[in-house]
Amino acid sequence: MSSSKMLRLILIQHPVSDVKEDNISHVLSLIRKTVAEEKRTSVPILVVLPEFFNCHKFFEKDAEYVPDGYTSKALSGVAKELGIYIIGGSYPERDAQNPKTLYNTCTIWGPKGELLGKYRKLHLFDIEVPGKISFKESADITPGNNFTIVEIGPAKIGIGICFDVTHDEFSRTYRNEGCNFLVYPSAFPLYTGELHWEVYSRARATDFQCYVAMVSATRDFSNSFVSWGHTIVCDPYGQVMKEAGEEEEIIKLDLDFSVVDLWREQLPKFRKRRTDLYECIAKVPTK
Ligand SMILES: O=C([O-])CC(=O)C(=O)O
Repeated sequence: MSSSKMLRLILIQHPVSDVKEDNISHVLSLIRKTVAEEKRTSVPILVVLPEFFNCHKFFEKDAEYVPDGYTSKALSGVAKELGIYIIGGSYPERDAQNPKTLYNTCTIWGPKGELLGKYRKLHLFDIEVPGKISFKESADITPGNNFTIVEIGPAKIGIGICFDVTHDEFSRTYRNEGCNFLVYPSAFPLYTGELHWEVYSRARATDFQCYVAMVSATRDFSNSFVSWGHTIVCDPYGQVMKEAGEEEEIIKLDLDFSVVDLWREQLPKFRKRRTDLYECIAKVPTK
């Protein structure tokens, strides 16, 4: 096992209250405490947070500019202080050119506190099942238009947010670009969580022979939006490596990316595609 193929992954499943500053300070203290327990080597440390990690899905009042807002500065600061990478879940971003336009945005930070990438959720979650669930993300949020790939040590990471995981062509695009890890900060409600959470994380890992992580907030019935919990990591064979419960929990794992290379050689499904018979898209992602 070569250390150049390794990544130390830390997924933070935490509660989200109504007070943004409290959420951020709690998350920062969890990051500091968890990273302090790590034995530091040359292996990069990547921390991943949930979708809407700093607020509930009340978009307007919590929206911020990126990278000049309060949350960006907090994430950048702690990444620099600890010399780690952070995939900063998501939070509502206010467009700098057009402040009425809001996005559901994931920011990615490097160990110098630098912004490595920004991803705006492409597929917005609208659902109407009478008597069960009613939610319309597209009422408040504008969809993004770009894919985002970041390279961290041996990991070539395709970023999506929550409902994006349900779109196979989306993840296929990242596979076409050579990604070996798909990361989806998420906030599934209980209804789709029960139906789809584990299925989609395993399906994406199986289809694309890559690691997959989906990170949720805790399940809290005192909130108006109740998240599924069950933060999960799957390996390139499609097996669940670790799954959290519903309370606050931190998952720590060492990912070995030589496993992806080996499995793709042993079962070369990507090379076996019948591109003569069906169309294979390959759009080049941009930041
Ligand atoms: O449940 C789903 O399929 C997706 C979802 O909650 C979201 O994107 O917010």
